[in-house]
Amino acid sequence: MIEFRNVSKHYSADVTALRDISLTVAKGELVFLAGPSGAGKSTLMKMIAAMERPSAGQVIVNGQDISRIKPVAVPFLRRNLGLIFQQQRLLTDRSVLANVMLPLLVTGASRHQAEQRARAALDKVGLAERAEAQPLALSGGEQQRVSIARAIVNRPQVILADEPTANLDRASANKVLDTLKAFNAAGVTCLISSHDEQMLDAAARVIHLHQGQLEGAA
Ligand SMILES: Nc1ncnc2c1ncn2[C@@H]1O[C@H](COP(=O)(O)OP(=O)(O)OP(=O)(O)O)[C@@H](O)[C@H]1O
Repeated sequence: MIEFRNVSKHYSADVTALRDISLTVAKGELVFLAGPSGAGKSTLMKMIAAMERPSAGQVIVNGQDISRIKPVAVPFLRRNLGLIFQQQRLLTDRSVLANVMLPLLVTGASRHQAEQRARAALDKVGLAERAEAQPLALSGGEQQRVSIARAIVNRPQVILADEPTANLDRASANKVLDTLKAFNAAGVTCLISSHDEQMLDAAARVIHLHQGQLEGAA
């Protein structure tokens, strides 16, 4: 489903974020991407969503080589991906429900349909009761679960979650991870990054990145 073939990324002559990465993530897998700050986790995730291009090598998503994807094809690629990135914060000037409806409205759903599906997504992350709340009235963990609802509302095949538990206390972090795992159990491929070794699930596959390189076999 996701394959990296000898992928390197140089942001500049002296900044190499990834070096010769080869790995495969199968459909339905739950994979943790671990490594200290600066190891290249975000860069690796961004490449799957064509937010960054490899300097060398190929990135294959769903059989398509996206290393040189045309800009016009990027929205089609992203339609199959649920993205939970730190840069994509919730909009604080509208309700939780409106935030989750947004991806549906931009892809042409009617308001009625968008609202129904957004409410169902909020129900899945355990926040049906908070639909009318403003995002800032929610705890950090709840806000992160709203981000998950927004990411899955288009029913993506893959969830990419970059540090979804950063800045959360252990109990909230576990709840966020449990929510992601529930989607994985329902068949969604999940790639979750964390610099916090304690957040890694002993039962799941863990890929360790260090200074842009894989540690051990992937
Ligand atoms: N847009 C960019 N331009 C230049 N350098 C970048 C850019 N993005 C990342 N880098 C550099 O690439 C390296 C890897 O960064 P990346 O964000 O992928 O690591 P990370 O493991 O996700 O770290 P963090 O957990 O701190 O986000 C770092 O040295 C970083 O400074």
